[in-house]
Amino acid sequence: MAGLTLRGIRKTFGDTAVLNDIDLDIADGEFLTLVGPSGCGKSTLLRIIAGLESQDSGSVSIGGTSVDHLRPHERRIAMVFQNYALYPHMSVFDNIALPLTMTRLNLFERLPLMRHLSLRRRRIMNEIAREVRAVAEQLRIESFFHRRPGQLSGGQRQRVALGRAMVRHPQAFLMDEPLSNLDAKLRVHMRGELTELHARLGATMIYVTHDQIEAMTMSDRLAVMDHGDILQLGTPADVYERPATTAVAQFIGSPAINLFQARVGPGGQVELLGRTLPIEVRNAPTPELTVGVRPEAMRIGGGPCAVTCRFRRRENLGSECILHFDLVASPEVAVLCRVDNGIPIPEGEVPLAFEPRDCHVFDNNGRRIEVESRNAAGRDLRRASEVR
Ligand SMILES: Nc1ncnc2c1ncn2[C@@H]1O[C@H](COP(=O)(O)OP(=O)(O)OP(=O)(O)O)[C@@H](O)[C@H]1O
Repeated sequence: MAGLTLRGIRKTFGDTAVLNDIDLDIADGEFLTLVGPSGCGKSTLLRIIAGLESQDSGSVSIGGTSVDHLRPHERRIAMVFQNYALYPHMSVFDNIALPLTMTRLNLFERLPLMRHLSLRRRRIMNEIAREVRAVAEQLRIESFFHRRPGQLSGGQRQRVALGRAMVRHPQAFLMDEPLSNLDAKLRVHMRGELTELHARLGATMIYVTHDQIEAMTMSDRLAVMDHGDILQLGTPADVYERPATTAVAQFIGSPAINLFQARVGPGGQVELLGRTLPIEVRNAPTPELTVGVRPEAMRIGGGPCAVTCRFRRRENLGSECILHFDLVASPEVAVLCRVDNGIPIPEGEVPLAFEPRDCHVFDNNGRRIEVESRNAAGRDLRRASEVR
């Protein structure tokens, strides 16, 4: 396996800039996910790494060596697609063995006629069968060897596609939304299988998804992309706990973060809907701010940090529920609160409170500002990030 380095990758299609100077280092053995809304350039970046698309400028290195001049099959990386890309007329065994037969057998040895005539072919095919069996064992697909892809479930087909990638012992795996054709239950199951496979193989994996739960649960690090830029690169915990911009805060976390318009008061205190919160900001470029609070950090009740809301409806998630409110001061602003299902359903107007340390503050360009917070009695001024 190998690490990858991308430097200054730019790509335009016609007049549309799709990737703007992307720099990215992916460590050997890392599971890195490119995540972001549809059309943000994730698949294009993956295809450039694979050599299926060429960049306008910039370079891709694998294991410290530039691969810009190499064709896709020479880069020794395996790509797993959303539609599996299996050959429907071939058995599972033949689909997995294909990359090996194509490289190890010559043109004549691949002819059906040669099957029984060439001793060399028989020896190579025995070796290939051993390798295919070893991979199939890891993926638990040996029992389907003689079936065709059409006789398999979506999850089984995805495992065959993985097997075909694994037999090549690639330097890295590139995966483009590999689970998006599966139903919800199977997707959860395959998420676990891929995570275990990554741990077992110690493989470098670059994974593309627009599903933030996949990104959060599987990755060592995420690169959150939008409009051809990487907005934030970090561990799932970093990105969730310290989103760099409002766009990242809105994209990561489910349901999406609540955002409120706020201002900086004369002493640096944050003022939200006429209330001075026990948090301060320094160096805010303009008085206008946005305060973000995640639905799971809000609770029904009053406190020094609170907003008054009117209850609208409840969404049942089983053990938890999401309560939907309108902000009384601006009814067009929806406020969500994620709570245990057992709590009594509120009626009419209620205060929703949150802790100072759960406030994410952004400037009027949507960039994160570090905040200082103090407890309700006004003591213990510390950086909010250290309070966690
Ligand atoms: N061959 C192409 N010719 C012209 N435009 C393209 C081409 N391929 C991609 N694009 C455009 O480039 C942008 C980025 O596409 P890309 O497929 O990389 O996005 P994505 O983030 O992977 O989206 P999704 O999650 O929907 O797959 C889109 O606006 C897309 O329409």
